[in-house]
Amino acid sequence: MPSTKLSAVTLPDGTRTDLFIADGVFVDDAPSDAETLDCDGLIALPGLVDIHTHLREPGREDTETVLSGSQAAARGGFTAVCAMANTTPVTDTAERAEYIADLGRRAGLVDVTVIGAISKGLAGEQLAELGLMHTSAAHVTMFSDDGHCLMNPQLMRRALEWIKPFNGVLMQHSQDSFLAGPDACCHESEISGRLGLGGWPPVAESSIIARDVQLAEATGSRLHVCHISTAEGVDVVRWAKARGVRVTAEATPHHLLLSTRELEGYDTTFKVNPPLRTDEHIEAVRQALQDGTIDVVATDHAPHAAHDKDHAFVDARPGMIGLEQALSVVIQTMVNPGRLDWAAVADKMSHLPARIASLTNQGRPIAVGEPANVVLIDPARVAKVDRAASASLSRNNPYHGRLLPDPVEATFLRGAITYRK
Ligand SMILES: NC(=O)N[C@@H](CC(=O)O)C(=O)O
Ligand SMILES: [Zn+2]
Ligand SMILES: [Zn+2]
Repeated sequence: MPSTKLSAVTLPDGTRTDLFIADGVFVDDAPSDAETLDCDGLIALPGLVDIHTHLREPGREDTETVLSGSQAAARGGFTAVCAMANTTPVTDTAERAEYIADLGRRAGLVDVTVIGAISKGLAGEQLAELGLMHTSAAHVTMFSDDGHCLMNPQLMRRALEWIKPFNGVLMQHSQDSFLAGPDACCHESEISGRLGLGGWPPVAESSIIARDVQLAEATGSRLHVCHISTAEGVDVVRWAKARGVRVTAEATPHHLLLSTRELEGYDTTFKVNPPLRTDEHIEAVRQALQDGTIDVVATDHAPHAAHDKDHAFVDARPGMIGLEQALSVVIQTMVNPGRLDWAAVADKMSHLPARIASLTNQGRPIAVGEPANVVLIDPARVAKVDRAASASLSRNNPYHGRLLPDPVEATFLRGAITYRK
């Protein structure tokens, strides 16, 4: 195991210090054989944790594998990702969950936590093996039918009751499938009319969140709202938190930066669920992330093959990749304008996501005795994003050609370098 000295590095609270890593943890003195990295001007953040990642293995290894997704994650500064259940086959049994956990361990670049499906086959009819997935070697605590909204309120209620004894969490894709049906692909507004695209109204999100926070309150169980995108949705979460409901919410990088205007050219790279919204909604999401109503940033990294995007807008697959530029976008939209400091970034991209995912060895403070999961960043560097330079197997990168912060210098998982610029 290599020993490392990170000299003159800046911690999230602004203090400058030397950090020493040996045997995968932070120690209080340099081993004599330590490799020294000059970290003058660099900030050390705790390894980032993504609670919403689509890795596509098994089933669509042409678009991403656990290994390629792990490589993209390490390049983005992540030391842990949570793999969504909408693979082929769906992750709805203990065996399938263990299989993906195993692939993650073999890749060895980030800790891969498995999210189990709530319903069998994501069909929304019968509960998946929630208890067996939890007691399996994969230790599943997070469950989601993401890609689909779990519409049946009775099934939602039963699932909340099932997972409560082990402090599990249901992650809902909040999209009423009647209010925003199969043709909904553009924020419902003047622009959806002008472009002739099916409207996806904010109430399709907020009405499901309202129902679900009431079910979470009634059961005393935990709800997590995926990729919140509307001012109305944020208002409901704020109300629920004030009542003491056990609800958390995530914002994606793309909903923090990109707007409905991107759809003007009908480029299907920008088709995503929920859709890109208008400036008022973007501001509501930024404000909510700043004030804690939205707890965390999660990427919703959703790789797709070119031939699944190369269709009329309404027929193209929704989703965009995001692991490699997540921190870039947070710096651009939240840190540079003075809305979040580095300690808050560490909270929203490491400490709190780890807590939501019940990870005990991730999202820890940078301190002696703690696992050396850390990302070194240069907050001032910028670069033009090139989708061809990605470690992901897919090229549906919505930031291609944009000048963005390019912060990640190196990522360490338990003291081992998983990415170095
Ligand atoms: N966000 C998306 O538009 N797509 C996701 C599914 C999802 O997150 O709902 C995908 O799996 O491609
Ligand atoms: Zn979703
Ligand atoms: Zn998703």
